Amino acid sequence: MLHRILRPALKQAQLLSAIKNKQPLWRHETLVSASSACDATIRSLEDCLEVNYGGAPMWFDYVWLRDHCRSDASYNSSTNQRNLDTASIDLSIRPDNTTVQDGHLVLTWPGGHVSKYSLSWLAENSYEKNKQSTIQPRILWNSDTYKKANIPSAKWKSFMSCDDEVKNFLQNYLLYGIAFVDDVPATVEATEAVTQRVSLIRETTYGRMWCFTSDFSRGDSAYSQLGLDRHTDTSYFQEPCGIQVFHCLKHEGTGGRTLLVDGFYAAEKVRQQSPENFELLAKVPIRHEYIEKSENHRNHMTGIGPVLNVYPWNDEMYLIRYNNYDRSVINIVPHDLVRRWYVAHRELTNELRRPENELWVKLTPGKVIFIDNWRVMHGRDSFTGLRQLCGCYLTRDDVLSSARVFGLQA
Ligand SMILES: C[N+](C)(C)CCCC[C@H](N)C(=O)O
Ligand SMILES: O=C(O)CCC(=O)C(=O)O
Ligand SMILES: [Fe+2]
Repeated sequence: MLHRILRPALKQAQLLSAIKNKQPLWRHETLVSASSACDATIRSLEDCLEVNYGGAPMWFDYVWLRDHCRSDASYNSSTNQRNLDTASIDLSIRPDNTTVQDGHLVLTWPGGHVSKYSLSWLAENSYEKNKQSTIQPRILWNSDTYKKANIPSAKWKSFMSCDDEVKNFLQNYLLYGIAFVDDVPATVEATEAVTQRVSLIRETTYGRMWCFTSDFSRGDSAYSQLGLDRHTDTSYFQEPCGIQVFHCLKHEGTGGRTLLVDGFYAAEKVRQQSPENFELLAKVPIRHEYIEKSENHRNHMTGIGPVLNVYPWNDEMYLIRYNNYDRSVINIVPHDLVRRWYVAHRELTNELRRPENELWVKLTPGKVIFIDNWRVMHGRDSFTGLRQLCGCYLTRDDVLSSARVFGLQA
């Protein structure tokens, strides 16, 4: 057996950037032992196990392996819950014996506990397999590319009776951030029934299922005939509503078309043109606020976060919080940064306002739209006459859960 010195290839501060840039975090200097099987080769290195399977090496940390033991004592395979107390694992643990048998890696730990992992499960869950993948695959669009994609709307009858129709609908929704169901009876009840095929409804201060018209029943400008610039809703919640559903039950008048803009498409343009502006929008905290003091409603909501929210490990965008109406006082940002933030915000706004990025649709009775409120902005033309919209917000986790149940990546 050879001795090996493990040296960190990187300083602690460089770890995160290495994760982002997919660099190896450690250097493996010498081989400790090797064994082989028909379908896999394994090498026990000082700090991790190297598994060569399916043509490429994968590296598994020993504590990770013990923690992910799939035996009944360590893990409940019907609920996917861990039985093992991770804090009981010796952080310098190493297996006494490692072999490959019948497509499984078999490890015997000090004390005699045996862990078995199928090689395909290991490959599926290796860092090497997953490091390039995005959490949520998407197709970013502008008006032209969305129209050219010719995405069919789901149809009420099959949507209510056929799971495949819901699955296709959800796949489109995940990829584009918008999806339609047509031929829905123009009632609140039918709209509710449609949403319940995919999710739970998120009750908010606006109610569960809401129905609104330009009657100023609430202070918000949505309850008027005014045009509304593109925005995301409930930016003043710490967790903005995941999905917005609209169904126009009636409109006797002119105007009132719905505007849709893919916020991620615009933000990616900013990222390409001026990474420093993208970074400001992703870091500077902005508060949004909603205050209502009427006889029937007393609310004071706030949510703080950057306009662009990205996962820190891969810079993938997952939430855009953009609502110029509901943006609150900026008072926790120094003045020089404020100026730079306004420049960045202007660039994003210019991208969001490019006519070629605007998808206009006239919502008519029967057409229900689902909008990813973490990604796609909505707005509307001013209008005349009686216009009645109903809809609701959905809980994001439940929509995504439905999608996963259908086998979709969400
Ligand atoms: C959809 N519904 C009419 C119920 C509420 C409208 C909320 C509008 C608010 N300015 C926001 O952007 O969150
Ligand atoms: O009236 C509309 O079409 C949409 C208004 C709006 O932005 C909202 O209700 O969130
Ligand atoms: Fe809105």
